[in-house]
Order: sequence, then structure tokens, then C-alpha cells
Amino acid sequence: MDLFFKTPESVRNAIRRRRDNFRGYFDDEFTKKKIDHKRCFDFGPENTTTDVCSDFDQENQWPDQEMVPHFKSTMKEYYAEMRRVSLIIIDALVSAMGMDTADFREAVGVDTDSSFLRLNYYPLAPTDHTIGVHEHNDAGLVTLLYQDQVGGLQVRLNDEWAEIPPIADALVLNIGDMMQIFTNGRVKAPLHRVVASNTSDRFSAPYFFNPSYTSECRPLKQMFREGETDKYAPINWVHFRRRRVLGDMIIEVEPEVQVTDYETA
Ligand SMILES: O=C(O)CCC(=O)C(=O)O
Ligand SMILES: [Fe+2]
Repeated sequence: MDLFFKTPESVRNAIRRRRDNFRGYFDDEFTKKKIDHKRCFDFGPENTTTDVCSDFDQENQWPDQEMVPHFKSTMKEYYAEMRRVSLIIIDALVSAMGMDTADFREAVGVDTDSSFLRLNYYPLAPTDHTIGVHEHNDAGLVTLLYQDQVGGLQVRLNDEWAEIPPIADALVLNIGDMMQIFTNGRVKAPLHRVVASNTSDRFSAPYFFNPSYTSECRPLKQMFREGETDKYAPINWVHFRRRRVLGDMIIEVEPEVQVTDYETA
């Protein structure tokens, strides 16, 4: 990871993400219209077929292998492991809420999931209040996050920012917007951000486990408590994700799409 983000800029520029392919390298993200102090690399499964894919998740763009030896194979191995662990966690969460795990897997379309892995690099910050990633919710189902030992991840709790301190060899589990929709709000996607350090650069790697682009995200009846009704209108996931990413791109002026746009009451 370290090696990739420190390659000459030309190596990274050769694989920049574009409006018609969100996968690749970027360093110009605006979360909530505020520039983030970070560099990123996104990739997903290799075998993207057009019937389950989108017009923006295209071929992975890998860096020049000679500049970053073993990068691609290591990343692909890590991706497969994160996907395996995410499925175990999702099954456990879903059955704890009293829903049949096979039904949930079918509703979210796990066989054609649109998950992806992101590498984040936060260069040394110029001040002690430089924001690495501005406040946001993760959009998908669950996120499994690796963070190094530097710290800076914060979650909004009781109107304050609370630290999520790094724990060696542990991953952070986060709930995303679509999980909130499918469970009719029984689990909530928390607002979080990263304060970049001015004493050390920092790495993190979130794996975003996302629904299939073919599935519609709506509250599932099996998740309802007695007498409960739908708290959210159905969301077309491919539409939601396109709007979220374009909303965060430097060139776009549209506001960033939020789950609250879909609340029914
Ligand atoms: O770097 C981190 O710890 C979290 C990054 C994050 O929230 C994200 O990439 O969505
Ligand atoms: Fe996040």
C-alpha cells in the first residue's frame, strides 16, 4: 500500500478514475463539497459482466506491476478474504434480528454484489485540524475497515465526535445506508470522519460490502417489528451510488445524495 501511494505521480495518474469508470486512483474527492486530505485507490471483482454491472464500475485499473510488485495479487487475495468475513458477519447480524439469512442474501443479491475495496492514504497534515475525510455515512450494507495504528477516525455520538482508536489486528465494522433501509432503521449508519495527523501519515483500507445493482433496496417485512410500516421509500441502488460518487467528484455541483431524501414520514 505504502509503495503504491509513494510511486511517482505519473504511475498513479496513468490509472486515474473517470466519470465513466469509478475504479482507479484519485486524490481530488470532495465529501460534502469539502476537499478531503487523502489519496485513494478503488478496485472490485475482476470479472465484471455487463448484465450485473453498471456503466461506471468498469475494468479495474492496476498500477504498473514493475513499480509495485505483488500489489495486484495481494489485493485480490485480501479482497476475497474480506468478502468471506463480511458474509459471515452479515449472516450473524441478520439472524440476530430474526430474519432468514437465505432470504436476506437473496434480497440484497449477494451473488452479484457490487462491493469494492478502497485504499486510503492520508499524507502528513499541514495543521492539527486538517480533515482527511469529511463527515459521511458509508452507502452500502456493511464496511470492514482496516486502519493502521495512527488514529484519527471519529464517529458522531451524542452530538460529539468520539475517537475510534486503532486496535492491533482488529477490524472496524461499520453499518451502511442500505443496511439501514433493508432493516427499516433497526440498525443505523453512523456519521463518521477522519482527522488527518500532523505527526504521521496514515493508511486505511475499507471493504464496502454492497448490494447487487440488480436489487431494489427497500425495507424487508421480516425485519419489521409488530405494527411497523415502511420508514423509507425504495431506493434504486445503482442510481443512489452513481449520484453519491458523482456528488463527491470535484467536477460535479449536485448535492451529495442522502438516505434522508428517501424517508417516508
Ligand atoms: O480512514 C478511515 O479510517 C475511514 C475512511 C472512511 O470512512 C471511508 O473511506 O469511507
Ligand atoms: Fe466511511
